[in-house]
Amino acid sequence: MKIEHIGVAVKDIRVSNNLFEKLLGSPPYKEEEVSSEKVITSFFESGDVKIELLQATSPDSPIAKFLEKRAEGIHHIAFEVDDIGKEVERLKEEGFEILNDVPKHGADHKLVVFLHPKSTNGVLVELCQEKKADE
Ligand SMILES: CC[C@@H](C(=O)O)C(=O)SCCNC(=O)CCNC(=O)[C@H](O)C(C)(C)COP(=O)(O)OP(=O)(O)OC[C@H]1O[C@@H](n2cnc3c(N)ncnc32)[C@H](O)[C@@H]1OP(=O)(O)O
Ligand SMILES: [Co+2]
Repeated sequence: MKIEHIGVAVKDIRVSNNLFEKLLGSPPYKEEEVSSEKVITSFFESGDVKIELLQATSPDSPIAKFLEKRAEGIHHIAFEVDDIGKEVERLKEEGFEILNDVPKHGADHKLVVFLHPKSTNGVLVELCQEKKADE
């Protein structure tokens, strides 16, 4: 599986957009609110991998909870898959804990599934599949 993006939890996406623009030398190529996850995202290109900044839009967002318990920083690693349903079945058989069996609509035209960090050495893992025309 190839890394598609690295998710970074931030308090203020405006401030962090400026910071990452200075760091990477180019601005985010898109910003998108994903209301189901209660986040605003922005995406930067870094070679083949993307950096996804995530700011909470509500106190019960997973990002708000993460920032409460921890601090700004790496929140998840997302791996690209061709067939998300098939990968979910394979990973379940391997004993990983899937947080959502039914893929959710993520940012940047993706369907996404998360694996609980307690089953992945403390790293929150996202699987993402490019949406097909009818999804
Ligand atoms: C924009 C859409 C999409 C995309 O297209 O790219 C996204 O990236 S959305 C990103 C935001 N959405 C999510 O994170 C959804 C999946 N996450 C969850 O379901 C929950 O956050 C969680 C991982 C199940 C944790 O929720 P919960 O159990 O309610 O939180 P706790 O604070 O009680 O944590 C329990 C336990 O897990 C540890 N934890 C929490 N988040 C992470 C994390 N990102 N990485 C590593 N570990 C994490 C937390 O520290 C607790 O550990 P202990 O204290 O040791 O029990
Ligand atoms: Co993500």
